[in-house]
Amino acid sequence: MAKKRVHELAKELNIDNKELINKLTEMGITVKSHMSALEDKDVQNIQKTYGKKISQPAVEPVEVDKPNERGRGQVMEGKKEKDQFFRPDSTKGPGLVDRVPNRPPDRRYEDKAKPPQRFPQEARGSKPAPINKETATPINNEAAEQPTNVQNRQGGGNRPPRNNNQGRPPYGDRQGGQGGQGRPPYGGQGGQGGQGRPPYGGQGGQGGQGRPPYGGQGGQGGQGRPPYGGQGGQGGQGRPPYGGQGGQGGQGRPPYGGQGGQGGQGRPPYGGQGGQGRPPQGGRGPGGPRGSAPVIPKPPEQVAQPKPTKAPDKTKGDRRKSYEKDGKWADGQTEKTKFNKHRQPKNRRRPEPPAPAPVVMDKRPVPIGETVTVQELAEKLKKTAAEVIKKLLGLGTLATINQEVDYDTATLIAGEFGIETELKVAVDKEAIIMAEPEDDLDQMITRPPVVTIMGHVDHGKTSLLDAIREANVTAGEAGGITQHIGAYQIEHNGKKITFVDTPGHAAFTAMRARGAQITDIAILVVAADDGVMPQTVEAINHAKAANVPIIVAINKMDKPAANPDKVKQELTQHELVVEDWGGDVIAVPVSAKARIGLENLLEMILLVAEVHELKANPDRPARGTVVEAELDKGRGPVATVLVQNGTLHIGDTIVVGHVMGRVRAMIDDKGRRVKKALPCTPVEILGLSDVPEAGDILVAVEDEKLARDVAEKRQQRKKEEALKSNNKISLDDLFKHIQEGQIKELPIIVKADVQGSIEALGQALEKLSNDEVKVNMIHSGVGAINETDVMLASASNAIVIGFNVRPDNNARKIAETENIDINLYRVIYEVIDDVKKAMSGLLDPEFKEVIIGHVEVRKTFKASKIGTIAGGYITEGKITRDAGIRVIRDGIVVHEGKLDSLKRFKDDAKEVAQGYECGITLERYNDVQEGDIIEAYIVETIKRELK
Ligand SMILES: Nc1nc2c(ncn2[C@@H]2O[C@H](COP(=O)(O)OP(=O)(O)OP(=O)(O)O)[C@@H](O)[C@H]2O)c(=O)[nH]1
Repeated sequence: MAKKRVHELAKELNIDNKELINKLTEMGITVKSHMSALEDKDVQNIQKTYGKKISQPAVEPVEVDKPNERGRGQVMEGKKEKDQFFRPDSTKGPGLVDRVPNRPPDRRYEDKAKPPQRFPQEARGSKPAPINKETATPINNEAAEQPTNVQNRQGGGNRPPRNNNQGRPPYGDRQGGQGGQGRPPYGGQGGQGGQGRPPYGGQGGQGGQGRPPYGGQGGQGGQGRPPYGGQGGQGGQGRPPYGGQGGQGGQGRPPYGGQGGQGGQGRPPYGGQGGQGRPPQGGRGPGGPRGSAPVIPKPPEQVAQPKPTKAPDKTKGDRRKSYEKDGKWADGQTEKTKFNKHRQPKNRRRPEPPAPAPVVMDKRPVPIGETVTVQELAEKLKKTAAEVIKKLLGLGTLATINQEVDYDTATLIAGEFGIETELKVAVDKEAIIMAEPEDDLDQMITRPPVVTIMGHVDHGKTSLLDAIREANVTAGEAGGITQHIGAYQIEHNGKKITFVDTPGHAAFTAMRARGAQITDIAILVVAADDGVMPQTVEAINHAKAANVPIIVAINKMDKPAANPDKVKQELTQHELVVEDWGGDVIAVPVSAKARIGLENLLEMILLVAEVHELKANPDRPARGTVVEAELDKGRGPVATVLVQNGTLHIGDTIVVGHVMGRVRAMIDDKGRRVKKALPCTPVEILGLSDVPEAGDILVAVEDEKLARDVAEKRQQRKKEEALKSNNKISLDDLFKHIQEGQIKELPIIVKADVQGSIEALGQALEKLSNDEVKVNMIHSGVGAINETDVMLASASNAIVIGFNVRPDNNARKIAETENIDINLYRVIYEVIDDVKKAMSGLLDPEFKEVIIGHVEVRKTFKASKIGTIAGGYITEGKITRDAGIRVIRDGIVVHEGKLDSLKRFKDDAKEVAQGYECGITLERYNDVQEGDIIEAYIVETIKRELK
């Protein structure tokens, strides 16, 4: 005789399987499950124990469903009525689910024809389902394969169908559906875990993938039976600022509550929230990886969707209650629509249509800057630009390939492709190399002061500098011949002083201003016989602006007209009160010519330097300023640099403005080659790739690539700026301005021997601008005038100025053919005077030649009385009777003059248009030949604009 199984015995005894198993356990009989076979003696023992019960008929089936023996959370209103449907069906045989779940789905089947096969076969079958996982998985997959459900577009994301496989012994469904992928502002909600039976509850679904600002919410844990509650779902993966919320722990019985879901993966400032467990043991959901605040803020109000945060709080009882109350589901859907959405029995039989590929998140986030071009974004996402543009269109943004999108948009687009992003904070390489390292005070040494001499024209700046330098040389200082490199160092009483030798003309204000920036002390030269003059005041202002102490050198004291008191008095008007008069400004009477007071001046310089405790750290990479730069024919780009801090060595990689290089050689102010330059030493350096500009900062950089990157970036920026300015000065613009009688511009190209001259000229010429005519230096550079300069002048209708430079042969030829004026100067005043004249020329009536057409000479005829008649064809434009003409042979003008006659066949014509033939005779010119081009032009007069 076959052995009795637990469930058979339970049925026989009319008790619950569970109850029987408990009883068996109490009696020391170990059974694994309700399917376990029992020994005959055990059966008898049990039957004895339940002896009375055997004889009694099973009275109230409700006993079986005693609420207090079920999940506490399942107690709900209206339960008894529901149980009418849930009573055990004795006709179904052993092994059946003896109680269908506490939710109304069964009713929906009743509305229809209720074919028994509509229920999952396993749920009603005569055998216990051996592997619940197998039944659960396809449904879970189904849920996972529907991330693009229309609901995804809506707030609240997509909630996958509930798992119909409600728990069968021994296990509940292990896993709920996967949450749908949500769209802003919500992630999807995880599916609900299956309902479990002893010993395990189901596992909650995985939370949907969320978009900012919320991550998905984990699924609700399955409902468990003793001894374990279900496990909560995994929280959705969130985006900044919030991670997903972990699933809710399953509802358990003693001794264990359900295990909370795992918190969603969050971003700062909030991580995901862990799942919620049930007593007596709380949930164990871990929070997100970062952040702590477990609060998920309320969703924005404009999303009129069911609040996703409420969903997990709904118990099944709540739902049923809601359903029973008004015939609708809690989310407002009718029973029919709800079922139609989730149950598609026909589809089950049919082959599934190819589902869209599930969005798989790439685990490694793609680094994206604060802005990114569409092209770059496409490359980063490994998509085509067209795909990205299409997605952008989907977001309502019409973008071109080179258009920049911000990080948030890029993140949304990446999300569309299932790719995560992370904000890449752009590394400012320029800031890295320009950052001032903090100097260790112990390493600091006293450095020489850097002195700049400033003052009005002819007050004796150069003479004073020369006097100091010569005095130094004749004093037998080592080094011999001094070399003019824009700065030099002298030694006085064993202490060094560095002089920056900036030219004194007013036009060199810019250089002076820069000089003041690298200067520790400004020497203000004022001629004792002249007093404070406009440029003296300018110098005072520059020094004050640079916060540089001023020492006044009252020069030309040897002159009989010298009046130092007048100078001192005038200085007070500019807030410079000398010591004699109770102020703090040192004034030293000197004579550069007579070499008087020079020692005293140098001592004062050293005194002021001492007071200011000038220090530098020689043990760090060099930093300095370009004082002067030029292109030397033999040596290439040469820059005079004043090293201000650190030490510059031969072989150092340097960035100087937009130029990079490696120090190949260094020459000091005495013309000696040196291997290193200490702080405040002026040196000429060789090894640069281009000529830097005066005032550029030199930085020694250890990383050569970094140096190159920064230099390239600066070059690019320079080019862009040059392009911008060129755009402003196009021929069209100029012509338009002239035509409209608006502002006039005089574009100028300046080439000079040294950068300093260019700056000086630029400043001086700009000052000539007035309301009517604006001088615009569209291009400048160091070196000879070349072909490119002339072409630019031609294109921009500019004039070319060469200062101490000559045009090369090519440039000279092109200038001739292009009719470009090249003006060469050796004196700065002359440049300014000439430009003034040019500007006045603009005021005179101006004649402008306009070419109106070209005639190709195809045949020539000789007529004794008339001369040579040219039979021509108008290839371009037209020719008029009164036009001026040029005869061009092989690109060269062979004659310029007027028409004598213009005929069309035998008739005189006023004008002949393109595509027609004509006969032409020229005034006093008979040497027209076949193949010549006759260029016709008229001269237009442009009225003077200025009064
Ligand atoms: N008598 C006398 N003449 C001086 C003295 N210093 C300079 N000079 C003269 O003043 C004139 C101008 O001198 P510079 O040294 O060229 O003056 P600067 O200020 O450098 O002039 P710019 O470079 O044009 O600004 C020259 O003729 C000098 O000889 C001086 O101490 N005494």
